[in-house]
Amino acid sequence: MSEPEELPQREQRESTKKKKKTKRSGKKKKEQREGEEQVEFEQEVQSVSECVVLHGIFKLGKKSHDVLLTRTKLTWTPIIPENPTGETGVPQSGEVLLQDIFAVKVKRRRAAGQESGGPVLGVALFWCRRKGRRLEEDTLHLHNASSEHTHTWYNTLKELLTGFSNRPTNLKVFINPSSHKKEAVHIYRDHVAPLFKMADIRTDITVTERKGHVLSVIKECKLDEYDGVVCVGGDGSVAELCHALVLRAQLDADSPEKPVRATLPLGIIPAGSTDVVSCSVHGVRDPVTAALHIVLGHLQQVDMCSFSSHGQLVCFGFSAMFGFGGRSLARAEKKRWMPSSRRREYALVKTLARLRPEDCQLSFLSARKSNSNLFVQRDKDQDQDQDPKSEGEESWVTNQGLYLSISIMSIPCLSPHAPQGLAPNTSLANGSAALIAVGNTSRSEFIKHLKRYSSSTGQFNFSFVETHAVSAVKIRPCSLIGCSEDESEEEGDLKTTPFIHAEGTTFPWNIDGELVEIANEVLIRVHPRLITLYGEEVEEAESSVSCSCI
Ligand SMILES: Nc1ncnc2c1ncn2[C@@H]1O[C@H](COP(=O)(O)OP(=O)(O)OP(=O)(O)O)[C@@H](O)[C@H]1O
Repeated sequence: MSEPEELPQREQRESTKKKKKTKRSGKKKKEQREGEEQVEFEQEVQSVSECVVLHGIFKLGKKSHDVLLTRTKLTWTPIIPENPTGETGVPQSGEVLLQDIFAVKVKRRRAAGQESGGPVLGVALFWCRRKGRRLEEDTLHLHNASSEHTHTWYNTLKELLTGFSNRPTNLKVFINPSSHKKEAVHIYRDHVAPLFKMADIRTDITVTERKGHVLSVIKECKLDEYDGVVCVGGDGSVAELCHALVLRAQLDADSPEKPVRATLPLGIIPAGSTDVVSCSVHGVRDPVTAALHIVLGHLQQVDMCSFSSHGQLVCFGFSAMFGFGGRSLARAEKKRWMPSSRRREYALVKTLARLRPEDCQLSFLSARKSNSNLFVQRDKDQDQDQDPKSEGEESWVTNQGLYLSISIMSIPCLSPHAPQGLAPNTSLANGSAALIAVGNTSRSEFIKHLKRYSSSTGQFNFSFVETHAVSAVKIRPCSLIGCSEDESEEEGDLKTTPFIHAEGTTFPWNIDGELVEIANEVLIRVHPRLITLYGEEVEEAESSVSCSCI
């Protein structure tokens, strides 16, 4: 290109550049202005919410205090009389946030047996104090004998508390009386019902009579009468209720194929033996903490999986284990007569003693880039075996081989045994699940891998363990005609001999702690934020136990 021609082009380019620069700086200024306006608006909102709504004098304990109520908190400062010596102590003031107050009552002096009336003493505020991951109930007594003063404060506080729209006023409660040590009814009656009553929550209770009872009630009941559902039980009961809520949403939306987000949030009062779902949203296995999360309306969206086989939905749930986890549960179920903790230890030890890999085809769809770097890198040798296939826009990765255990978990599965969870690198609502595939190895190496879950470090740093963030998984066990699993006590060379199955035999799966026998390929899909649970995301569970059996 000749020079005279190039010049006007260069000028044009430069003028375009200048225009872009001016446009960019204009855009920057606009953004800055908008940012400043946003800050001003937030400050205004803050100052409105910090405006004093009420100011009064109450006795806290024996001392008179200045009490201030704003839209967000209540603060108190002792009134210190003037000292002739001029010395003043440091006033012990305090505050409680309104978001932590779950009930307010008028206090009255009553004789024993008197049910109503009586002179006014003041107001009592019931609030929730945090101790680590635990929530505990506390009470603040504000004494003032003036009925008018007390009622003004009571009515104002009540009105402010109605502003927390996530708090339930009407709950459907399911209690599984057979969970774990059969204590669910007592746990509800002793620890939960009093808190619900205090918070003026109405409840409609069903004590379940059998497996499947929850589903039949949920299918029929008028859900729009409730603000939420509560499950008092173990992981099996929780999964059954979540499954029922999603199915009901699907039915209501007339969506036979596609899972539909459950309309009501679910609160979980732990009464099972491990309670990993409850632990994953509370950080502790504590009925009071669980009940306070419900009462205060702390909501957390949570991913779920659908499990299907041959195009038929098996169930919705949070976690599944194939191989070691499934076989161990199947063994435990055969010893139902044993106490549950002994049963589990027995099954674990026995399954370890007879450890054998499963021969199967494992396929998975990686979660989108944003979620996929959550895990440690795969072993390079294993990567070479991968065979990416296309299925529409989805690109499946398939491996065929021997696996000791395959787990798929859409939540971290925290428990006191594994404080950072069985799947520490996934979170409650990241739209993906953790796939943890443990290839064939020696028993001692496998035990080393299992043991590291309790210390939460390095459980995936083995060449035989691969982990991925996935949006779907397919597991197809290989059936070989002729033999079935040898249940004899003979060990032989178990560690290299895979389970050999007759065509049509079923495979034990551990889905949310429940034994499910499935004969064919299982397809697991992750459904982001399919359910809302009462609770919050927690990093680590309180750990109080250690497993002594391995
Ligand atoms: N009255 C009942 N009798 C027997 N089983 C019941 C009853 N009510 C519910 N079930 C079923 O019991 C199964 C297990 O319940 P759940 O998970 O609460 O107890 P668990 O197995 O002892 O606890 P975990 O799963 O923590 O070990 C669920 O699938 C549930 O459907």
